[in-house]
Amino acid sequence: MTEAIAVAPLTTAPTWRALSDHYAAVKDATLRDLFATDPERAPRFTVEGAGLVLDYSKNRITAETMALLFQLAEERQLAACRDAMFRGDRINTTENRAVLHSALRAPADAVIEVDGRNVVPDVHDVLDRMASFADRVRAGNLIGHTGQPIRNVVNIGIGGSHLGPEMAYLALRPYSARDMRFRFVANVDGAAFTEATHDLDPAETLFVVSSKTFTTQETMSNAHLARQWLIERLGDERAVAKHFVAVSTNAQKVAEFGIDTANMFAFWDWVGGRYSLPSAIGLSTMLAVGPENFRAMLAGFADMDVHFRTAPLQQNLPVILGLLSVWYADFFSVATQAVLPYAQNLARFPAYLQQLQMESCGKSVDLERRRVDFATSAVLWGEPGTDGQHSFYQLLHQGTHLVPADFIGFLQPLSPLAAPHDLLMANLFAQAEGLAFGRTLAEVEASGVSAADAPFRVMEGNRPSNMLLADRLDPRTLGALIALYEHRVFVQGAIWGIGPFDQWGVELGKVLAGKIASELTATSAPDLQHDASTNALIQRYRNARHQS
Ligand SMILES: O=P(O)(O)OC[C@H]1O[C@](O)(CO)[C@@H](O)[C@@H]1O
Repeated sequence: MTEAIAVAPLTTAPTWRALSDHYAAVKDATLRDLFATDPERAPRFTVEGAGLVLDYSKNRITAETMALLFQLAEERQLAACRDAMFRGDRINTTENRAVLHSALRAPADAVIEVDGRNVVPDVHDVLDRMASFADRVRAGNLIGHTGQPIRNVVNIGIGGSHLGPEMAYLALRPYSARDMRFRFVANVDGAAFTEATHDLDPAETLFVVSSKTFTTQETMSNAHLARQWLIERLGDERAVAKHFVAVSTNAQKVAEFGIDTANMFAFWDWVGGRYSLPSAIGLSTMLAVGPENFRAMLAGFADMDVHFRTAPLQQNLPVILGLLSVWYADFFSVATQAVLPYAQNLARFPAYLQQLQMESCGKSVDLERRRVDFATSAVLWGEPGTDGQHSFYQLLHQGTHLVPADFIGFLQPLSPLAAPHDLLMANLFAQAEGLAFGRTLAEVEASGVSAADAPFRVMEGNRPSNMLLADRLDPRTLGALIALYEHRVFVQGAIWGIGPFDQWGVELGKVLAGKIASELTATSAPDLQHDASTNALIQRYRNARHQS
């Protein structure tokens, strides 16, 4: 099946109109009042699944809001769209592909077919190969060109071939081989490669070149730098065979680069780049945390897949979070959404989610090729707490923008230094409370602040947030958390009727950069045909380049 499920333009949907009317009626309701008039509000708006607890009671919603949003989900055939994805239908219609990241974490006895072929055995074959390779490396049994064991791993990739591996490695660092070093190179800026390798011994270093296409400019540039770095230092081209492995869908390009395809870990075109962490793209993560922990992470992904497939809409975490994102983007016109993990190890989680959310839902044409007349993805951003409290939270509390936030916390500390955990969690709960309920003028004055100073200290409150809690940041929980956000993206895409699995918007920049690169380096003055600004910038760079 290659067709997306056709749905009417979103803004003509009957429930959309009902939601517009409802928004007008509830937009000025305050969380103070909503909590005061409903003692059951917190349990009413708390759900659990796949080891995660979601308290969404501090949102600008009523029971009727949620009923309407669930009705909208029915009207947009969310369940049918979801089932089509899990079944392997070619729901990525703009690239004519199935969307089966869920197959990457399916149990070995599952049957998921693409074009009549069960892909699950292929998935498990690659996983098993990854595991035996990881065991070998971690045990010090992968020997480099000069006879020394490999102790450093450098992942070279960008976008989905970088953000997931780096984020997951940092998240699970306490589970990693502490006697090895793991580095991640993405930016085409040579500084990224230099900083990642300046203190590494090439004789002990393995490069994992991760690229779905094996054509991405940045990754190919960095892979060539790595090759040169290694050969210069070890003095022998043959060293490449022992110090490079590839992760890709493109065996031909891997071979052309000079990596033996016996040293390649495959994945498939039905895995989108930003959904590829649970595929072989996660090899560097597996090398760090070991096969058992990696499989535990996959089990967490699978837990959330099952929850998303089977929980009723009203109890379904990704559905609720996705619908709330739609509610804020389209009715409150919010432009940005924050993700604020109270866990230092999740420092790169917001960056990971940025690609997941914005490359997926940053679209303005629906699957019926209509320009949409409503807002799609908000800009997603964030930093770990408590760091962010001392930079941008000021704006969250008192700025003019409404920024719905996802708070993420863990009941148990990950660090052996458990003492500060109470303080960390106190800050987490305090921020959500402060944003929701603020401080009125009367309360400020009652605290002894003068009438002249009081207005500066008023917090309007009514700033919405979700609270996600889990027991502990372990591999399984991380998998569930990532899958939660993957499926939240899917829900938004289904409601908006857009295709969340392509990224054509990234292409123009690549094409233009290719043209400009040749103009920057041309030996004779090129005939610049850009706009006046771009021509002048190119000329300025050429002048500087030729002077140096
Ligand atoms: O894995 P590849 O093919 O090198 O692509 C890297 C990234 O580039 C993009 O295609 C566009 O930025 C992403 O979707 C992808 O994750």
